[in-house]
Amino acid sequence: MSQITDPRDRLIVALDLADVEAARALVDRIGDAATFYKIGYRLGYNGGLAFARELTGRGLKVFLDLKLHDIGNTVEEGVRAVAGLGASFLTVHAYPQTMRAAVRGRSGDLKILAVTVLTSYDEADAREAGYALPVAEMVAKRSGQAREIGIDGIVCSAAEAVAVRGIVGPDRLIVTPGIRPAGSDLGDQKRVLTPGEARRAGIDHVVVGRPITGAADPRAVARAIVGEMEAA
Ligand SMILES: O=C(O)c1cc(=O)[nH]c(=O)n1[C@@H]1O[C@H](COP(=O)(O)O)[C@@H](O)[C@H]1O
Repeated sequence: MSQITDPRDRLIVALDLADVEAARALVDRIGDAATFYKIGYRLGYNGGLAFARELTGRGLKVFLDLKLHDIGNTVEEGVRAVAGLGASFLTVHAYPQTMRAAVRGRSGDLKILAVTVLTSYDEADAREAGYALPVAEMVAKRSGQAREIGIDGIVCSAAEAVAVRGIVGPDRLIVTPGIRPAGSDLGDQKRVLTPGEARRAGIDHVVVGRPITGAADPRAVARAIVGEMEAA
């Protein structure tokens, strides 16, 4: 578990927006209610990588969610290229070859997070994709492999966080999307917990997108999520 002193750092706001103008406007509206932003490939392929530098230049933290997965050489060199952007976190899919390559390419302060089983997958989705193991076992297996390989953190559902903590120990990060404040729309997420439940399960960071990006008052929702985790 990381030493997080500012409770706002536990919330990572997913900037899943069409362009940099919309992302900048949202960051400005949220103001000091959030300190950590995720840039995925929707924004990343549309100016988001330069925007990552803008955010770090403003003293904000950035998670680049590029979910790399390719042959080892391509992943290694890709991670090396990303390492210069000043981001705190980068995602790769939790396949052993991919994770080993990412660790070879890692440098500086960039932490590599391994995405175990996407939070939009339930058992039926996993079977359809050809996974023989139940989701929880797949998450556990990949978390163990990530630990052996030296990955910095795990992306999973908060529903698996207690089990994952037992596997990866206290020093690696557990980062959980699939988070919904009570009563909010699940969208395509299937393995879902509230911010408070996630915190009690021992996560380091939650990732929240649409409940904030689609809110009438995104700043208020961000503050409420941070407050709910602090109180948990
Ligand atoms: O790697 C991720 O960030 C990720 C992994 C995962 O298993 N599930 C998941 O939802 N995510 C990302 O987390 C964010 C969740 O967004 P919302 O469902 O809108 O809160 C999206 O940007 C997803 O791409």
